[in-house]
Amino acid sequence: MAHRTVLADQAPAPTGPAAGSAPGKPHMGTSFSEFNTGEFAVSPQTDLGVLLGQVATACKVISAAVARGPLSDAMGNTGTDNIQGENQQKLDLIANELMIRWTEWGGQVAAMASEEMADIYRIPTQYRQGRYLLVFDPLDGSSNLDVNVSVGSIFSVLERPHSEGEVEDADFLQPGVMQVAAGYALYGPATMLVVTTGHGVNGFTLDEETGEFILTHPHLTIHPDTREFAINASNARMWEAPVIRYIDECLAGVNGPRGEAFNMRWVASMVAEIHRILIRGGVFLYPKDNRDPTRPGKLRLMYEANPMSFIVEQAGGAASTGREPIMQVQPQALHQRVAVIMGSRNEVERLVQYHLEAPAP
Ligand SMILES: O=P(O)(O)OC[C@H]1O[C@](O)(COP(=O)(O)O)[C@@H](O)[C@@H]1O
Ligand SMILES: [Mg+2]
Ligand SMILES: [Mg+2]
Repeated sequence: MAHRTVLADQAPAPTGPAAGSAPGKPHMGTSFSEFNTGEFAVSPQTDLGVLLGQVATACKVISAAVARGPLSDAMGNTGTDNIQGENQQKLDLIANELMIRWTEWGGQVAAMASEEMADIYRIPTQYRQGRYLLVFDPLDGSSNLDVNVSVGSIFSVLERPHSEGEVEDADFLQPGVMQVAAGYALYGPATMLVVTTGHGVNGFTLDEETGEFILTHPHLTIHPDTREFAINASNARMWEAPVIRYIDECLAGVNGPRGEAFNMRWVASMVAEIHRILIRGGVFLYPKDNRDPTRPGKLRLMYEANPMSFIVEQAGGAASTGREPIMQVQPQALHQRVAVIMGSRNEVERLVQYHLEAPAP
């Protein structure tokens, strides 16, 4: 299938539950619990509503732990590495524990996978085994914790492919189009929760007084055009030709082939970058580079790229590896990495076109 075709027809054509349909428009001020119950009142997925409510609670507790960080003994790293060989911050592990504790007992989940756990976590037998698999990045952007810059949590929900027997790693290896829900929490000046279940994207702000997430950003959509890109330019010497061409053209500004000035942002927290893009447009890149030819990118497919792609596409944007839609990638391993280009549709299409035009690497 020609990649270009998928991106060109404005209606991304995932084949799984991520296709979605559109119930009534939620209104400002609705609490997440009310929205959630309303969204799932009639659908057979009431369990999903309950699970998303538990994930929302876990994010509230993680938000409090992050905010209390310097006041508690939770700052700094543990001295241990995760399966990616990255230093684990204390709060990475605290957030991982909190996400498990607040979602394992409700009977909606059968197993979980996380950036901070090498293996899958099967729900202890004293709890009811649910129909969903929860995949998450407990703390995204954790290199920013010590410097008090926004961080977040990212989550993705899949259906368990079979109800009998033990859950295996392979049960998680479903392409992004099979997600039934995805979202992130952003722990910034305000704590926010942004969620999709295939019916568009809605943003909620935590009201610290009531402890409720309140709908403040209904039906988020990404402008198809933008003049703002986000990439870690310190990796420029290692980028592939299509990305070098694209960024050079942006940097050339009004006298360059684009004839327009571009702005750049890099927070080093994917959650903060994607949130900015949902609010004011933009394109986010963590592309493949030749630092390690065996490594297709830095970010992880299952708990960073897929959930963010679901959100971006549901908001009218696009998400690609440069060579194929991210949500069509067939996962081979829980912690596999992938090249990421996502955001305003017309810029992502341009980058895909540059990949098509470039001589094979
Ligand atoms: O430090 P770099 O190379 O700029 O990478 C920043 C990227 O790495 C991440 O921090 C990786 O996420 P984790 O913090 O969850 O490991 C992304 O949030 C961010 O986009
Ligand atoms: Mg991350
Ligand atoms: Mg993380």
